[in-house]
Amino acid sequence: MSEIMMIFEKFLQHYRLNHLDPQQRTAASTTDGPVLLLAVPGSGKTTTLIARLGYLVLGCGVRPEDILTMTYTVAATQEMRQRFIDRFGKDVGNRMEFRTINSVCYKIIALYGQMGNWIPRMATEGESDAVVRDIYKTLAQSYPTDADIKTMRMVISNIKNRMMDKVQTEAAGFDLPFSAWTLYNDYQAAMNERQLMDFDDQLVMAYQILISEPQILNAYQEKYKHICVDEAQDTSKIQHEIIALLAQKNRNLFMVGDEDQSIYGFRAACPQELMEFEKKWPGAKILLIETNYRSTDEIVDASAKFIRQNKARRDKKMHGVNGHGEAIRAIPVANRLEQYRLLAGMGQTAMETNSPLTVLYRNNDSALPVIDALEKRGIPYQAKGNDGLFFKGRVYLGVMDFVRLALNPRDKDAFMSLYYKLGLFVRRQQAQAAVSRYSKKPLLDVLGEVTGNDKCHDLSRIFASLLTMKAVDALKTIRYQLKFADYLKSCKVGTARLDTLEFLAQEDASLTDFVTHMERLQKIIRDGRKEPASFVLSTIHSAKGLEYDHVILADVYDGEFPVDPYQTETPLVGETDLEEERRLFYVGMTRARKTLGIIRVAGQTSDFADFVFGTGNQGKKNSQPKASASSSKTVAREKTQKWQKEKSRRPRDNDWSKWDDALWDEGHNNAPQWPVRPSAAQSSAKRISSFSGSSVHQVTSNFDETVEFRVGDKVKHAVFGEGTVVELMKNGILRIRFAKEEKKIAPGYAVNAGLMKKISGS
Ligand SMILES: Nc1ncnc2c1ncn2[C@@H]1O[C@H](COP(=O)(O)OP(=O)(O)OP(=O)(O)O)[C@@H](O)[C@H]1O
Repeated sequence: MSEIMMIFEKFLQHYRLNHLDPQQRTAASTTDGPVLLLAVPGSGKTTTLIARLGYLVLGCGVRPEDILTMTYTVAATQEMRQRFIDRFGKDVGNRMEFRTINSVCYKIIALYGQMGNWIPRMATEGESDAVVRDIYKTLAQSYPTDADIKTMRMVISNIKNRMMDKVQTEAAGFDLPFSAWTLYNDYQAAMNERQLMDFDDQLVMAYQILISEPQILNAYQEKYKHICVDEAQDTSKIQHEIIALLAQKNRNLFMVGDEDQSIYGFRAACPQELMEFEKKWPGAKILLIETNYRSTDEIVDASAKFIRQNKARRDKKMHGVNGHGEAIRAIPVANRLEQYRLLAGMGQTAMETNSPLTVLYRNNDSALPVIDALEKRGIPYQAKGNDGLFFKGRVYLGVMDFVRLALNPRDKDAFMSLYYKLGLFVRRQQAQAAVSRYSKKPLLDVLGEVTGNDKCHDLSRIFASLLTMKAVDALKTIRYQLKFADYLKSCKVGTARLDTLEFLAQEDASLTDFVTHMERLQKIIRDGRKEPASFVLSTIHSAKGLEYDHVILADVYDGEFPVDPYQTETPLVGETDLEEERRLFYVGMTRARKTLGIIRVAGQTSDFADFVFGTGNQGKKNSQPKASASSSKTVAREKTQKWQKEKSRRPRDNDWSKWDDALWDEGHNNAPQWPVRPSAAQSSAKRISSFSGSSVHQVTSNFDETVEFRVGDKVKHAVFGEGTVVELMKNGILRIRFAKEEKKIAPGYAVNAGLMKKISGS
């Protein structure tokens, strides 16, 4: 055994880490150079990462202050620090930096600010929302729902995080009623005007500082001799670029992740970086930890087989240590709504027997009917991650417009939101004329008088009849007779939420009861039920990193999971493809320790469930008859192919060659810009060069003098001597040829720090 390995073994013994398996040991003892550690679910990646951090300090003598560990959320950084302290003590733990990448960016920006540069203020969520709301009103000529605002914010965030330019943004095919590039530009202009930046601008600004201010980059490269990144599969393109800049000098970069568990494509996660790690970091080591300490062999084997269908991944041999358990169960139900009844019943049993059960699903909508039933029966439960968007989307708000007009036939707002959805072919001026005419009659009747269209009176009578019906019948009338379903179809919005609403309305005697019921449910969702309970309802996203003894996967059928992006109202942004859907299902499966059940809805095809039951260990116990399973599989495949064909308009996770190489090759030129100070007159602060991409780069000096740089200008630099400007790069950087070498110089910093001056030129 080498001396180094003897030290490592002693370290393990001393800190009670003897249980580390051989792959974990290799990872924990690989301390130098670029390393990518791929960790299957339940493989003890946090244990390994913490062991390695401890070994760096206590075995290799690295100063704790020289190590930066980044992870995804503030909660995760706190948990990691605590686990480090629990094992290695406070003295060392409190000297280590555990940060989110945004907090690292904040530090970089703060240093830049301390050097006398102007920095925009962080916008509140409300301020950013207000900016996109105004843009939507201008571009779409209508009012956005909260779901629209969320979608627009996600699109803008994607553009920045993926470092997309105009061509890439337009090719991405974001689902918006107007150009995503226009939205992005208008947003940045409005934020500039208000001197604000958002969370993603923090990344953009830090990135720009690192590439344009060599002193700052150097300071952080000197400071952080070792960089560790957890949950690397969730890191975005721009975050990877920032990490690469910080780690460039020492090359001691340790990234831990699993491309198979990358489920944040909609937030611009970039798992392809893990696939191309060696390309970016020549000589890098790729290590694996493949033992799953969490689940039974049945769950480990079935999930490993399932994820092997994906192409954009590295092969891993995940294996378990817990031995055999129960077979994965197919739970048959007659229809989707029957499923919710069954789940509520399971919640009751979980309470009565005090036995834990967790239900996981793709979309928050799945939980609503179950929560509703549990609340009615007073059964305790814990709900995680419900964003309440159901109540903010077009389907719910649209139905409520119908209900409002039925309850008050003279409700102007409801009428103006509805008149064009009723198939009456009336113009806005006519609707407005009806609203302004003095009359006590229902607005639809007035519209009939204004337009001479008798259909208006017929509709008015149908609206009046809604009040005499049970709520569920009224909702069906809105859907079919008042043709709301047709309207939604024409807008390419799915109608599944109408089914959910009808299910929720079943026990409501009237529309008035229904309204009160929905308000109560909305409040319950908003407040959340977070106290621990045996019965847990959670989206798979919210269950990431967690584990449960008994798990049921709900709403697993084609169109819902994998989602059909053209049949859902859920905002879908960016990379949502079948491989990402499979990863999400895989994350769901691997949350289970002891048992896993998958609900099979009769009459619905499910490629995912078919795969698990048809070719997994439990193939013979498939709940579907063979013939129907294979025919439904064909349908599912056709559906998926159709979907994939349509989706090919968007960038896909495994379609990386298209734009990432170009981005990397073009380097920094495509980088988005952070808000620049609107005008020098508004502040006496210094600023770095203007990033206009024009034939001149301007710099405002400490003394508020404007210095202009053009190609051909001669400069004198304190370190590099005399040189000639040979290129004005888009991001404000000058490429200058000095006697010995060419350099990229940020003129703002160089001029203001007294390092460089212009000696001749126009
Ligand atoms: N070598 C090992 N031998 C036995 N149990 C282990 C080993 N490594 C990890 N475990 C156990 O596996 C479980 C998960 O470990 P840990 O908390 O470190 O992983 P994680 O990072 O939270 O999870 P994941 O691997 O899913 O990302 C823990 O209960 C831990 O004790």
